[in-house]
Amino acid sequence: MATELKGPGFHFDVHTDLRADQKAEVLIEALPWLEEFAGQRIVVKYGGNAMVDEHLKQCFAEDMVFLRQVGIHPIVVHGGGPQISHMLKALGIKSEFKGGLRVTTPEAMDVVRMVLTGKVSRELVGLINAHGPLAVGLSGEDGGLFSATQRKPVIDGTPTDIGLVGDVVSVDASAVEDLVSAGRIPVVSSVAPNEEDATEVLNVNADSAAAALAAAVGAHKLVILTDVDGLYADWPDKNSLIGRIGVENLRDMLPDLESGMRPKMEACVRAIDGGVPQAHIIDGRKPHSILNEIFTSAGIGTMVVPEDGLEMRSSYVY
Ligand SMILES: Nc1ncnc2c1ncn2[C@@H]1O[C@H](COP(=O)(O)OP(=O)(O)O)[C@@H](O)[C@H]1O
Ligand SMILES: CC(=O)N[C@@H](CCC(=O)OP(=O)(O)O)C(=O)O
Repeated sequence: MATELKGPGFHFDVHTDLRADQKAEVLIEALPWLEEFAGQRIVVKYGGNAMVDEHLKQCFAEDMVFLRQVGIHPIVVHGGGPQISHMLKALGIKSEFKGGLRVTTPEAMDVVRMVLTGKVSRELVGLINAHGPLAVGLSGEDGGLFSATQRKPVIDGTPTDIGLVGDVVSVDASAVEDLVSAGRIPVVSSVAPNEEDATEVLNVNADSAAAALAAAVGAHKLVILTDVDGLYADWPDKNSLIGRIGVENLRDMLPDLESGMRPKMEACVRAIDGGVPQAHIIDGRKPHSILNEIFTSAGIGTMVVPEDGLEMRSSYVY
């Protein structure tokens, strides 16, 4: 049975059958992680498919505020793929994906920018700021944060033009650094000016934007919240969930990954190559999944690390 506890700015579901000593054990298990992560930056990518209901979004906001209040610096990069698709459909604009990326016409780009910066970002900022004036929304256009070049993914062996889709090629993180230094939580939307013509805006996959930002700010971790438990070696076999994978092992797997997971895992590779020590894929549909990942010894989901190796989640204890 679960009870709702309300505290200043928070509410938690507490299982009444958890004894006092067990509750203390949970808190104590978090101690080494609180020590390790104090003062560190953690980039959290919140995918559109994990924003499935209001309660989950509130839990996510609580988690960001929790991290901030225990001295960690969360930096949020959000997606919004399903929300963009919904709006494009409502407006009668055709939308398709190639190689996991949205084919983006100039007309679709206006909608992408409007939904990400005008809807999804506003909503997350509002949910975090229900706890205090912490979150500030910005897009890759603000303060020269991102600069991108047009991306032509290789599909069936051929580089393919998919319109106004970009890849982040440089990051000027000073706007994000200013916010972090002021104790704020940056909430970043993944649109970026074209480096060849800054008046043109490109649609950037949010996973890859998060990876570029994690590397640029020297994040201790990149955590990607999605709608599956992690990376499956043999998708959709549910017994094939990977617990830990080395970046080279993952690089070998990339060509065989299906769209959706492919940009996510490419992002993890990019983050590790950029010096981020760990990248995680976790299930954002489970309330407070990020706290379970950061503050428990077993963690959850799939962890990508620089060292070689592959361990399944079922046999994995660390
Ligand atoms: N090997 C795999 N392991 C896990 N999920 C996979 C795999 N291959 C494809 N998928 C699919 O990728 C999806 C996640 O990608 P996507 O829908 O783009 O998420 P998001 O909106 O969080 O960015 C999963 O729901 C799953 O259907
Ligand atoms: C180029 C490209 O595909 N951009 C994505 C940007 C949003 C995103 O990445 O959202 P999720 O994280 O929810 O998938 C799109 O248009 O859907």
